[in-house]
Amino acid sequence: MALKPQIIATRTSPLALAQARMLQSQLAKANGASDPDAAFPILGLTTTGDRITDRALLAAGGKGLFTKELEIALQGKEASFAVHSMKDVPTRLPDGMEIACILEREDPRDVLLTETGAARVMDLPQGAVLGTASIRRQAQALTLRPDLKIVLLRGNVDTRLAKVRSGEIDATFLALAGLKRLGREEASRPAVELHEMLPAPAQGAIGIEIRSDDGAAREALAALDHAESHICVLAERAVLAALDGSCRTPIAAHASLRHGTLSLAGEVLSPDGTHRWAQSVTLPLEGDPRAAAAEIGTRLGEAVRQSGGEALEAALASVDEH
Ligand SMILES: NCc1[nH]cc(CCC(=O)O)c1CC(=O)O
Repeated sequence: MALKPQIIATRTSPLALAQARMLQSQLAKANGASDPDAAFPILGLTTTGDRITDRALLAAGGKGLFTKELEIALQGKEASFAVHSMKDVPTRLPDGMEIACILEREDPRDVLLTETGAARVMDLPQGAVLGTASIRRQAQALTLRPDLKIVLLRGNVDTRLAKVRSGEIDATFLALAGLKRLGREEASRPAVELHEMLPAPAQGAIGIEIRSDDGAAREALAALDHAESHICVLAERAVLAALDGSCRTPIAAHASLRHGTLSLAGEVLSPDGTHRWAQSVTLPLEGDPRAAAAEIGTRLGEAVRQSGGEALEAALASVDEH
């Protein structure tokens, strides 16, 4: 067991703090620490992404808005671990950093939250107002229902739900994983099926970033990595990387693993939902399963890209222009 406290850096949103607590208790258990707060203290940091509330600025601000401040704490040795929702982590990490561990993934699906109880996009009334800040969810919803009116909706879970309750909007999407980790009763609502709406790459997965040269941090995490979740996250993030996206691009991917065989689906959409390019594949993982999964993801992403031609490039570029 480590003698020196090893600090966990996290964002301070309720969800981020809940995830940091999860990591803290798993670390304490795996490393025989009787006092989790003493052995693995939590350092809460505000990130640029938490301060910016405008989607145009978020899109223009580039990648890593939710991760940079945590990485600075790692680089400055103020923390040993940075805990992230993997769907917010850019595909390229700063030099000297790595994702050393992926915890067992939660359900990756989205949930549609409404006052009427409608749980599927198809069940929303004609012309319903859907609040979301996610261009992926906007594009996917418009693909299914071009009549929907999309409004920008940001803020934490309570703010969003209050707007549904007051009738300001008819519906919003949230990741089921977040609702579950916050212990919200809305987590018991039926999730949107994967074949109706593919999640963001790595949705539902928590990853731990460390300095590559920090052997003590790596050791403390060793027992926490969930092999299957890690493999799936690598495949989905390889799709994202091949399409050069961030979490603010309308790109979706989902992988599952059964008996050494990877099933992977990926898609890109135009923000207005008028175009959608999708591919899926099922292949056995040969050799090193992580490398094989990443390779399959890269090839699938490239195949999607090739199938879309200029219209797809325009869809990818449009997100950064507005
Ligand atoms: N971009 C915000 C974000 N990042 C991770 C989650 C949910 C938890 C997860 O995917 O692990 C959310 C909120 C949401 O999309 O509802």
